[in-house]
Amino acid sequence: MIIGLTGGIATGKSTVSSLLHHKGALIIDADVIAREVMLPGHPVLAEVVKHFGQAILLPDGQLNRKMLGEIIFNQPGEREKLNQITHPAIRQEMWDRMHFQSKECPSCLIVVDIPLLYESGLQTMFEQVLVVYTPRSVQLQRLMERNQLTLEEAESRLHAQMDIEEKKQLANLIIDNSGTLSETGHQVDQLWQDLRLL
Ligand SMILES: CC(C)(COP(=O)(O)OP(=O)(O)OC[C@H]1O[C@@H](n2cnc3c(N)ncnc32)[C@H](O)[C@@H]1O)[C@@H](O)C(=O)NCCC(=O)NCCS
Ligand SMILES: Nc1ncnc2c1ncn2[C@@H]1O[C@H](COP(=O)(O)OP(=O)(O)OP(=O)(O)O)[C@@H](O)[C@H]1O
Repeated sequence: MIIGLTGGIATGKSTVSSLLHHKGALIIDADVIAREVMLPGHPVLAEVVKHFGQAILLPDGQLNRKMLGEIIFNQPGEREKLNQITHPAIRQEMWDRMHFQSKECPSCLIVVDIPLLYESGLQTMFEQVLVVYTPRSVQLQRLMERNQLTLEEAESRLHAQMDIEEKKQLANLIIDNSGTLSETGHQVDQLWQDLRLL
């Protein structure tokens, strides 16, 4: 069985996928793939540099993620351009890994963590979509703390995505990660049992 996992920025997707991994699920993470295609030498990074200019690279040739983040989280047109360059390659790699993993282990639960699952219309690919939810206020607070952002910077990142309440409405399965990690852990235990029954 393959399920899609999503949520808003900093609502706890990695936290929940790590708990599911400990239960035995195989995880495919779109953010990890997105980092791989941005490594020096990858054709996707070359395309990004072609559009955003050499200034988007650090002196050692690595992508200046902070600079690119400041551009795309404040300029919707540039974000769209970056998505057009990066998303086809990320998606292809995701499908390849899903195909490979499901062949390797037909009885495994595969969880595909895709931050922009609904924004990209990928829900039709999955029988079940799990949304990791926190109210917007908790999301903002955790994002500001984790990334050392001002309220304004954090809000611009939230603004680049579908509202978390809307994602919650669309979900088949929900984990509410606004409480303690232990409370989230209990919900994951329950979810694991429910998925085994499915
Ligand atoms: C802009 C970049 C360099 C910023 O890097 P940074 O290290 O600060 O953030 P990181 O990659 O860890 O992403 C954190 C979160 O930001 C959000 N996010 C990232 N890219 C986007 C985007 N294009 N649109 C909306 N939200 C996004 C996601 O929720 C993601 O989980 C990086 O996010 C990137 O390369 N984005 C383009 C690829 C992409 O769309 N990735 C997300 C889904 S696969
Ligand atoms: N239940 C919780 N209680 C307190 N802090 C939490 C909880 N869950 C997650 N966090 C913290 O909130 C932050 C965001 O969590 P996490 O990185 O799992 O989110 P994410 O949705 O994967 O983020 P991103 O969209 O950037 O990939 C992290 O600093 C994490 O340690």
